[in-house]
This record gives sequence, C-alpha cells and structure tokens, in this order.
Amino acid sequence: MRCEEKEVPTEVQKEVGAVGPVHIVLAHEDDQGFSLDEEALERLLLREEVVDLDVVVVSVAGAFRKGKSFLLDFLLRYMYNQSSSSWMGDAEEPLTGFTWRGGCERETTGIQAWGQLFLVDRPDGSKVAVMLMDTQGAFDSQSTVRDCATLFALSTMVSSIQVYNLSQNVQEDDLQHLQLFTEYGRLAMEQTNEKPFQRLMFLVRDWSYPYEHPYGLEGGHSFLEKRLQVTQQQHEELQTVRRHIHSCFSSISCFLLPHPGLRVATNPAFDGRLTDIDEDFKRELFCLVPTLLAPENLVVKEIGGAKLTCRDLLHYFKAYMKIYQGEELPHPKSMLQATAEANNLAAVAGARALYTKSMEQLCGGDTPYMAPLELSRRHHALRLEAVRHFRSVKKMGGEELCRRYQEQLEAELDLSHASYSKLNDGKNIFRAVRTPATLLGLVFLCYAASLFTGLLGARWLASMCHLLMGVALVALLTWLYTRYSGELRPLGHVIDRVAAALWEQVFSKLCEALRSRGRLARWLPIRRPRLASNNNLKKN
Ligand SMILES: Nc1nc2c(ncn2[C@@H]2O[C@H](COP(=O)(O)OP(=O)(O)OP(=O)(O)O)[C@@H](O)[C@H]2O)c(=O)[nH]1
Ligand SMILES: [Mg+2]
Repeated sequence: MRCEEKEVPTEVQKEVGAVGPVHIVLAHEDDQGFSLDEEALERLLLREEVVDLDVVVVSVAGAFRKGKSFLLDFLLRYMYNQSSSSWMGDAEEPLTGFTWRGGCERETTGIQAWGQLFLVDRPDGSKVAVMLMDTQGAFDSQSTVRDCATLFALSTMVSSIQVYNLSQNVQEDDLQHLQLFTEYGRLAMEQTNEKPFQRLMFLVRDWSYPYEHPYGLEGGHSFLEKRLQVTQQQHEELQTVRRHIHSCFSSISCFLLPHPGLRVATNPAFDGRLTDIDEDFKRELFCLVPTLLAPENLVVKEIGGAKLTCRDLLHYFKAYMKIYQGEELPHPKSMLQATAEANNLAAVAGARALYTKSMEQLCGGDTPYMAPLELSRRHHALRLEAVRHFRSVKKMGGEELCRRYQEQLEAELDLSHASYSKLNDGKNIFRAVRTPATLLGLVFLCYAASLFTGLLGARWLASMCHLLMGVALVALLTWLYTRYSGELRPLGHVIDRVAAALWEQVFSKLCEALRSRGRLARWLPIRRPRLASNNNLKKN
C-alpha cells in the first residue's frame, strides 16, 4: 500500500508533494555496493540560500520495516509547520513525504534526503539549515553485513542527530550491531581524541512496559541508564560494548514510543491519517518530534570540533563515500563467519607453533649443521603432525573453510622449511668458505696459467691471466671487507652469486670429471642415491 492522496491536498501536502525525497546514495542491485549521486547532493547543499549556513543533519537508521520513513514524514510535517501547535496536520490527511508502506518487503534503499533544506532561526540568533535523511533498513534479505554497516556508518558520520530506530526493546544484539557499525564508521574517520559522533537517540517503538518505564524521554532515560550501565560483575564482553557506545557519541538519549495501534500495523488500507492512529502514540509523537527538531534542540554538525556548513558537508560526504568504495577498509563479517575465521586462525597458529618449536630444537640457530636430506625428512614428519593437530582442534565454519586454512598452514610450513634449510646451509663450513675458496682457487689457477703461458711465450695470454688474477684478488678482498664490516652487502651478495656459479659450473664439474675417473672418489664426500650405490656394489 503506497500513500495516495484521496482528498483535496492541504498546503503542507502541496509543499511536500512539490519537493519529494532525493536519492543521494544509490544502492546497486548486482552486489556492486553503493554510489554517491554527487549532482543530486550538490543541487541540495550548494543552493545559494543554504550553502554557507551551518548544517544540522537528522538521520533515522535501524532495521528494515520498523516505521522509519513513517516517522520521518511526521518530522517533515513539523518542519513545514513549525510555528503551529497543530503541526501534526488534519485528522484525515494521508501521510506523505518519504515513501513508506506496509508489508514485509523492504522499501527504502540507499540513503535519501528530503529535497529541500529547512532554514531555522535558533534562539541564539544564528540561522541553520536542517537536512532530513532516511536510510535503507538494515538486515533485509538482500543486504550483506558490509552493506548494512556501510550505510549505518555513513549516515552516523554525516549526521549530527542519529535516531537508532528499534522495536519493542533494546536487546544485546542491537547494542552489538551499533558497536560494529560505529566502529566501522570510526575506522574511516581520522583519529582524534574527541568523540567521533554527536547525538544518538535510541527510539524504542511499540514500547509495552510503561508500568516499568513510562513512555517518553524520561522513561527512556531511566531505561537506557539501566541498559547501558557498566558494572564490575558484568562479563567483559558486555562491558566493552557499553564502553564503546559511550565513547562514540557525545550525547545519548532514549525515547519510548507506544504502539500506534493495530490499524497502523496491520491494515493494508491504512494511509497514515491521524484518525487511524492511537491517541497514546500521537501524544508521545507530539513530544518526540520537537525533542529532535525544535530550534533550541538542533545540533549543528561538527567534525573534529569544527562546525560544518552545507559546503563542508558536501566535501565530507564525498570523502567518506570514497573510503567506503575503496578497498582499504576491512569487510565486516557476520558473527558466525568472523568466529569461524577466528577459530581457524587460532588453530593454524597453534599448529604452526608446534612445528616451529620442534624445528627450533632440531635445527635452530644454536644447533649444529644437519644433513639436508634428514632435515627434509623431519620437516615432512613434523608438517604431518602439525596438520593433524590443526584438524583435531574443534572449529566452526565447516569443512571447506577448514580445508582453505589447512592449505594456508601447509604453505606457511613449506616456507618455514625453506628458511630453516637456508639457515642450515649457512652452518655448513664448506658453504661458508665456498666464496673465498673459489676466489682463491681462481687466483691460483690464473697464476699457474700465467706462468705456464709465459713459459710458452704467449705473453698476451699471460697478461690476460694476470688481469683475471687481479680481478679475483680484488673480489676476494672486497668480499672479506663486506663480511667483516657488514657494509656494501649487495656487492657481497653479487660476489657470492658469481662465486657460486663458478663453483657449480667449473669446480664441481671439474671435481665430477675427476671423480668419474675414480681418482678423487675416496676424497670427495658425496651422497649417492642408495639404490644406485647398491647397484654399483652388485656390479662390482
Ligand atoms: N508496529 C508499528 N508499526 C509501525 C510504526 N510506525 C509505522 N509502522 C508501520 O510499519 C510499516 C513500515 O513502515 P515504513 O516507514 O515503510 O518502515 P521502514 O522502516 O522505513 O521500512 P524500510 O524502508 O523497508 O526499511 C508501515 O505499515 C507502518 O504503518 C510503529 O511505531 N509500530
Ligand atoms: Mg523506509
């Protein structure tokens, strides 16, 4: 049921009908997130009569289908009819403005602002521009936790009065969601010591316990005081939520609103006219709206302690939107997903610690060199044990998530093995002296070659050998310097690599050739595959 005007429209209706809500943040259907309609926002905020005025932004946010747009239409009536005590309108006047309707499917998407800012003279003589904002309801079946958090955070960041619209009670999960969403907002703002947001009002709809806490602001105050109380007996988790909420807003209040009557809640033909709404509801609504919007209660939007004009607000809106569209912020997750990931991460950490402890004992910095093959064998055994430990820990999230984290663990352990192998190689005395030995060998070879070629009369060849010998000597001295001083490390690394290549290409091939002839076989320790050596034995 959409509000349709059935009678001759009143002046307020005419004005409301002439303006209408403006979509400033658009929600995209295909999981593409949100985008800011900059032009629409500029048209609204850069109007000559408001652009340099301080701005007041009143936003209503909370779960979907809880009467947010309906309430905002009464706020509109107040703004259009401020001077009159009968601002609520005629008894038979249908309620129009922000679109609202009955039914169980969501109505409002993205963020909508009323297409006109209201100019209000405050008691201190200043003039401010008031912007009313309606937001997409949280927790509908089409939005992810990230979507809900983004919209709630964004509306909290740009508003000076945020109405947190709740149904029947303030439950612990309402507080937890508020904590998550405001934290998401705080993350996107520059860190300051001041409280990042201004005024928060818990608006509890359909309050059914007026005999415990009466309707209205005072009942809300005593109720909220009890709800947000931090005591030493409370579990730390409950204390943290409450402390967080107190630390985010400079002022927090609560208003308890009665049920508007069955015609409002269940009649599909209800069009918002006052005659169909319960007296209790109207009476409390009559108090609630001025509490938010009376000139003396308006709160100018401030960021970092500085008041914002409409022009400034445009700038901040754009900047915040950009942050939420980028990838630098973490993605808020559902409670189960976050818990499951935390479980798996903790199990990975436990398994990794088990592996590292054993590997440290086996081949850590203080232990002597061990045969690479043995190291590799022990790594495989410990890796298996770590994976078994990981799988044995009870975790939420199911098999697929578990497998993903197992693969991550295995990759990490393989990386650790590679660095332990390097550490182990560094302890091999032959490896440690490989570079100087190779360079010294080169010096001697060049020297012998220069002598030999000199004897044969090939002087240019002898000179070449001398030159090469000089280069090898300089390289050796440079290497010794880098190792001693710790300076010129990149140069030392290059020399190491050249020496390793020389060793591989020349000396080890030379040794291999000699070994194959059997002359050095007894002197050069080399590990042969067991099968091959057995075969050789058999052949012999
Ligand atoms: N029970 C109850 N229903 C209300 C109240 N106020 C409005 N409604 C009804 O709730 C229904 C939804 O109203 P909307 O204003 O469209 O709700 P909304 O929170 O904006 O919904 P979304 O835009 O989908 O997030 C309508 O049928 C209203 O008549 C209230 O205080 N209590
Ligand atoms: Mg709505």
